[in-house]
Amino acid sequence: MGITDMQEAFYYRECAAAHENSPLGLHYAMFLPTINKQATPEQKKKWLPLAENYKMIGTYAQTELGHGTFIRGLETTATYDPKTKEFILDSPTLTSKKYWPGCLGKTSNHCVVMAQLYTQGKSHGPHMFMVQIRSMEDHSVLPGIEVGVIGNKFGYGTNDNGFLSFDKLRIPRENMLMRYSQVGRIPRENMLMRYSQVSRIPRENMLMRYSQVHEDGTYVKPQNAKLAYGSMVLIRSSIVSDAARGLAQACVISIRYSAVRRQTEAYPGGEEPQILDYQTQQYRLFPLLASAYSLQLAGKYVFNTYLEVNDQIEKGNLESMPELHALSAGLKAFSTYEASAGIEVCRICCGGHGYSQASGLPKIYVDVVPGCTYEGENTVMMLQTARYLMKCYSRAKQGQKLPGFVQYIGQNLNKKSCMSEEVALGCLVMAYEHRAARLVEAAAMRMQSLIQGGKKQHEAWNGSSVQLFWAAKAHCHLFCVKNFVDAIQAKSLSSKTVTVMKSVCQLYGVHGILENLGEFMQDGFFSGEQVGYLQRKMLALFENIRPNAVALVDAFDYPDMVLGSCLGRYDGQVYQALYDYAKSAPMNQTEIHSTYYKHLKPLINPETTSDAMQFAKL
Ligand SMILES: CCCCCCCC/C=C\CCCCCCCCCCCCCC(=O)SCCNC(=O)CCNC(=O)[C@H](O)C(C)(C)COP(=O)(O)OP(=O)(O)OC[C@H]1O[C@@H](n2cnc3c(N)ncnc32)[C@H](O)[C@@H]1OP(=O)(O)O
Ligand SMILES: Cc1cc2nc3c(=O)[nH]c(=O)nc-3n(C[C@H](O)[C@H](O)[C@H](O)COP(=O)(O)OP(=O)(O)OC[C@H]3O[C@@H](n4cnc5c(N)ncnc54)[C@H](O)[C@@H]3O)c2cc1C
Repeated sequence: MGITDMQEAFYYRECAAAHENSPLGLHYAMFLPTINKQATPEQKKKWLPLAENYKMIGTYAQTELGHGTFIRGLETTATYDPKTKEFILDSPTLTSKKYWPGCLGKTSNHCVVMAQLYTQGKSHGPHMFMVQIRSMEDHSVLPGIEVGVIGNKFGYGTNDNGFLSFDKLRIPRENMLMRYSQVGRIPRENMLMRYSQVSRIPRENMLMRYSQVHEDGTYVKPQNAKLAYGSMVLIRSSIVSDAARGLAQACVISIRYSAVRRQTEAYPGGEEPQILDYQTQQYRLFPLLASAYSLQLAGKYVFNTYLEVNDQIEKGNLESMPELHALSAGLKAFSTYEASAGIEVCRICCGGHGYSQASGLPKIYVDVVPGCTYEGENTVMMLQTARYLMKCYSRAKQGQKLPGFVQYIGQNLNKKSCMSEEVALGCLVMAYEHRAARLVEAAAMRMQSLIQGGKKQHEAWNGSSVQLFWAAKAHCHLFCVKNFVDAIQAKSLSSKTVTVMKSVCQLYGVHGILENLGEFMQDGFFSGEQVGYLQRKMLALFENIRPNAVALVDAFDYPDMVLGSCLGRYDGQVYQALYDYAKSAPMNQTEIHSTYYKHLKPLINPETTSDAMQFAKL
């Protein structure tokens, strides 16, 4: 293929088999990046050529039957044996069996395994280990390993999500992924002195800034234990664009179809209008179109932020790690929630044909919706963002300067909205900043009052977690609105394109307020009159966007082969395509289906059943 950029490669493969989660998806999305980001140079030199040339095919095996969210609660163990310089991997309980990893059941011959590291009788928490699970000669399962598929799922039929357990499997010490971030630059002379006193690890390892389990079992911990979570942050940062892609494609299908479909005479004897002319159809679809554009911009921002921060981390600067975690966790949750709900609305807007696989919509839905669960269950991810926002709130109250996208926290909440009939973009951003700042403060106040009332920290946290969730969601929503507005304002407003996009951006902001009105009006920030401005503006924007709606979805430029939809075809020949699809159905290849003779004929013509039964036995 010759494509070196992994995101580009991912989307190129997607074109070949759109929304058919590849049986090698985890090899690309997590196994290769984990080796790239978590292995030492020596380990990369050994494993990358094999993995990049499909000799090693792998997955990311972290989740277990009993734990997915709580990584520190994982039960798989890796115990170091200094006598043999090996780790002993074990699945001590039923609930410790790895369960869910993609490409695991039948495809992979290796996996990176997250296991609790034990050395010298002490636990050091979750660490990653390279484990071969099948022979590279004949793909047979290796001794000490049980592996298989988990069975049918809601979707993802093309991916052999599997289970995996270990029975005191021994792996070499060198199979622990020992590159986190810097353990700190130990001067060469100290390293030589330090390591030669402690162990005889190969010299080439001594110049590494890595956490190590030395040959005698001494553990050198990394600068930050969460660096082991780096592959998840990478995929979370990538999922935002993936969710945006799914929503955008659903918008292409449903809006193109709504321009072709005519239904119900507008007045007695009149012609049937395009269903896209129904205001209720516009009310359901146009805000989703705006959301698709907004999430695409947010996806670009968060992935670029990942690349920048990851570069800093690899240079030893972990300063922006908490911010990246909060941003990627929150936006991953926000985008997959929005996209999943939006794709379902697009399907419903296509009536009966939307329920057919011929529409392409069910396949998009079952490909996007697990994103609400994998790579961090969405509610848990939102609460991680909330955890960061609470820290920002207390820093703001101490007068500390906050980083860019949280500077709104701690602002004066006594002001009122500047909203006028014009509905300026700046007033929209101010409204979202006020809402998020107010919800962050409300959650913090709730926590404080519970603690002052005698609750322990963890009790106060759980007792405030609904408000913490609201605050995190409002924070992510603000981010998407402001990021969209910044993109519009960065362009000159002279060109027609940007003027049209300004309407789309305005609709995204206005609709978001009207759909969450309570949170914007609770403290009187908006007057009733100003809400009226917003309602009228939304309806006006529908009319404004209608003439460009099809052009706005064409602009996503998804070819028919990627959409895989009879409804969203560029040429609009929906009905012929649906009929051809039906005719091609396997069951239509014979006039009478074979099951007639066995199941129906005995009911309809019992007298002639005998010869029918003969036939059925053929
Ligand atoms: C160079 C570029 C290469 C590009 C390569 C791209 C490849 C792919 C390209 C494109 C892809 C496109 C789209 C992809 C489509 C999707 C395909 C994927 C298919 C399916 C994959 C699914 C795989 C999985 O599901 S893997 C398993 C995922 N599991 C999880 O996510 C578990 C979630 N749980 C957790 O993360 C943690 O348990 C937790 C965070 C919930 C809690 O952790 P904890 O208990 O240890 O922490 P605390 O809550 O106590 O907090 C402590 C402290 O740590 C901070 N923290 C936590 N996590 C992180 C982190 N990740 N990073 C930084 N900091 C972190 C937390 O903030 C706290 O800090 P304090 O300061 O507050 O104490
Ligand atoms: C399609 C698919 C592919 C996957 N691929 C992989 C893979 O390749 N590798 C891999 O390792 N894993 C994979 N997973 C597993 C996935 O990462 C986990 O399912 C996910 O991390 C959620 O964990 P869980 O299933 O244990 O859910 P749980 O954590 O049990 O969540 C259940 C409920 O409990 C709530 N909850 C849990 N903890 C908290 C908390 N602290 N506070 C508030 N509420 C909480 C959640 O919000 C949720 O509503 C995949 C899953 C799916 C669906």
